[in-house]
Amino acid sequence: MIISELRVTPIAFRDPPLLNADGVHEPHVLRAVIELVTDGPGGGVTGLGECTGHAWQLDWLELIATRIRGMSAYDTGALARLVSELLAGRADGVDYGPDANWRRWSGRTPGSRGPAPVPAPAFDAMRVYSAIEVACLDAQGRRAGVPVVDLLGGRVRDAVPYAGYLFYKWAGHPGSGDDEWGAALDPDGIVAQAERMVDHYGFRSLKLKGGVFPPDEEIAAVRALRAAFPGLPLRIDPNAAWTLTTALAAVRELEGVLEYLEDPVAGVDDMAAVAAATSIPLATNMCVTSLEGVRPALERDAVRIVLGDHHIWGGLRASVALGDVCRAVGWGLSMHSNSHLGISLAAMTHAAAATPGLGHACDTHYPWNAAEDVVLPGALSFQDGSVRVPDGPGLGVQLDRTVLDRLHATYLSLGREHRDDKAYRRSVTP
Ligand SMILES: O=C([O-])C(=O)C[C@H](O)[C@@H](O)C(=O)[O-]
Ligand SMILES: [Mg+2]
Repeated sequence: MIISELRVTPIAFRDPPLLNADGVHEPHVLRAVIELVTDGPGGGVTGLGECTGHAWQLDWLELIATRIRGMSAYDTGALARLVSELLAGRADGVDYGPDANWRRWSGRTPGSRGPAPVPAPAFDAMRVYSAIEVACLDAQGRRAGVPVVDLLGGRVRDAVPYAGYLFYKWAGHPGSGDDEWGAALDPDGIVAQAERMVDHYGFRSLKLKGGVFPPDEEIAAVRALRAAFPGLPLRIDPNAAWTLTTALAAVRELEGVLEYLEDPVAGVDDMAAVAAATSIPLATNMCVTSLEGVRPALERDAVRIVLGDHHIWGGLRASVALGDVCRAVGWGLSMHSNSHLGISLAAMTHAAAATPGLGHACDTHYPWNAAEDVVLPGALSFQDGSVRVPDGPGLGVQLDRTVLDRLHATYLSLGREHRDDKAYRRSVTP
């Protein structure tokens, strides 16, 4: 399986005005679809991947695309080394060429998107490598005729439980009328949203994205959820928007109500101070985001649960390995998500199905974005809040090229390069 091409297609798909501690989701999510084309005896196969469509990530992927031809799609170790060397700026004679990439995609003039990418830290390398690793594993699975979960050690579960991901939201994007979900700006609105999520998808856990309103209002929403769904595990995630004082007051109110509290405050020291003051387990996708972060958090007893995410932790194999790390240090494991489509949902599901220690329902933004999926319908569906591991070889999903082309055209029409929830919020409420 010799790699002949790495195709990166930036796309943009519709997103409702979901509020968070930064601001509000813009009308479109920027993302990218990766196609790893391979040659081999009897014909090649193409593996799929999906990642964020931030300009910096596209630039790096395009750079790697120029270096990856002729390598083996089985040799993910060599591909990982190539990515880290290129991102660390150690490769000689590299033409970073971001303007060239942007011109090709958009017809824009050079210099319109700022300076060339600077050498990136290991954290970025993990993100870039992850998209390639998923595509390699998809190609390997397609070639061998086995699902990706089998390449990750085999399944420990046939279906992966996901949590209903609740957001405060406006009724619609300004100037566009109300969307199908309507407004959720108070406890009643959040409960109504949860009812709809549970009715449609059967979720058996719920997570509220907090950090939007004064904490008392968000605690009232959690209490309203508790009353409306007495048997369902609940979480709230203010994305470290609370001060230590606020968080210490909040945990007194939330004691006995939550499955876990996600990132109430920023940094290991403040997380440790909150953890010491409550019996509510603290979870994080902000204070432990790589293996280097495990030791400091462990030494301070700052967290009890880590939310992995293959897009951030360096791929599917690294995600399964994170389960072993968590078991070794006595932490629980859950899964983080960001706005995504079906290629990512399939990848998340294969990884979760192969990870024994994953003891909490995974996050997913999929219900918010499923209407414009780039994969053909049929392979992915929710039953009782869980997604069955797709049966087909590889990730088990097929690209819908018509939708891909349409979403790529949308991307080009926007002229946007980054996600900026804060600027969008300020453009509406200065
Ligand atoms: O668990 C988390 O921190 C997230 O899901 C981060 C996301 O960016 C979320 O805040 C969002 O979509 O606004
Ligand atoms: Mg979080």
